[in-house]
This record gives sequence, structure tokens and C-alpha cells, in this order.
Amino acid sequence: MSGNKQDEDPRINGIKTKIRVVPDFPKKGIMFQDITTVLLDPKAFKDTIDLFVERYRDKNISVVAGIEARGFIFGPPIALAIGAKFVPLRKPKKLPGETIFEEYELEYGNDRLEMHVGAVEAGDRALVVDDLIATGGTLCAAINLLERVGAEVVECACVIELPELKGRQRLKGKPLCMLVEYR
Ligand SMILES: O=P(O)(O)OC[C@H]1O[C@H](OP(=O)(O)OP(=O)(O)O)[C@H](O)[C@@H]1O
Ligand SMILES: Nc1ncnc2[nH]cnc12
Repeated sequence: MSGNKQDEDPRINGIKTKIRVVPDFPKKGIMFQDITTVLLDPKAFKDTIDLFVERYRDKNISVVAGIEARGFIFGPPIALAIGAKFVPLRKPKKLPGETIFEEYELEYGNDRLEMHVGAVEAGDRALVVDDLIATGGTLCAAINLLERVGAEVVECACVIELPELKGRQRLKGKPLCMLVEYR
């Protein structure tokens, strides 16, 4: 596995075959990449987590930041396995404590991410986890939140990249590791 090549590890093709593509969801023209079908296959789900754990276990990551909702599926098992804290980056008005927020645009709308003040500290080494990068707006908002509190974003990790939407270009120079490209 690397930032770009999807066929290096034999586990990756197994994961790819479990992703369901649903045309015209949630609106016409969107080819929706559904990771819930990966979760139905314990080997494919475990392989997904293991690939990221193998990559990050020796990188001195102190915080895994997972993006609501699908980053909450992949982020916590990675955090537990590498001995990092997990911090949820949530959609508006879900977090009870004091928050900071960033707004962003999606392939199909607008949204906002919030993070608890105090959850991430200056000097933390952060990994941002989500299921998918499309335009990169969501990951960019996550990077901004983490950098505003003085964390170093080491890398972003996604299961799926939609390269045609050029989301990598919005990651402020941060590396992206993904497993499967969808073209
Ligand atoms: O790269 P981008 O263009 O920003 O898009 C990627 C984001 O879109 C999806 O989440 P969505 O906002 O649909 O929310 P959900 O996970 O709550 O369904 C996906 O899980 C990423 O978080
Ligand atoms: N095509 C897509 N499939 C799944 N999630 C997405 N988020 C943004 N674009 C998406």
C-alpha cells in the first residue's frame, strides 16, 4: 500500500470487490461508493483496518481524528491498535462542549465540521481518517481544525479516492494514503 498504488497488496483487491457502487444516490449523477458492504465481510473489514494499522503503528501518531459519519467506523479501531486517542470531528450541533468549526462544500451540498476544544493539543501528531475523498473539502476542513489548535497533521487516510475530483490538491500539501481508486 502507498499513497497512490492500489494493487500492491493482495488484500486491496478483496476490499475493492466489496465496495458497492450505487448510481444516482443521493442525487442524479453521483456514483455513490457504499462502504457498508465492506463491513458485511469481516475479512475485508479487518484487512482494511490492518492495512492502515501496519502503515501507522510506528509513526508516533498521538491522535486519530475521524470524520462523521463514516470516519467513525474506520478511525476508532485504527486508534486503538496504534495506541492513539480518538477525536470525533462532528457535523453541526452534536458536540456538547465548547467547539471550534470549519465550513466546507461537498459534491452534493454544504456542511460544517466541529471539534471539541481541548481534545487535541498543540504538538499532537494527527492522522485524519475518513472513508472517502471526493472534492477534498471535508478533509481540508479537518486539517484546518487540527492545525488551528497546533497539531501536526501527519497524513490523511481514506479507503476510497475519486481522483477525477482532484481532492488531493486541497489537502494543503499533506500526504494522502488511500486503498482503492474509483474512476
Ligand atoms: O471530499 P469531499 O467532497 O468533501 O467528500 C467526502 C465526504 O463526503 C462523505 O460524507 P458525507 O458528507 O456525505 O457525510 P456522511 O458520512 O455523514 O454520510 C464522505 O464520507 C466524506 O466525509
Ligand atoms: N461519490 C461518493 N460516494 C460516497 N460518498 C461520497 N461523498 C462524496 N462523494 C461521494
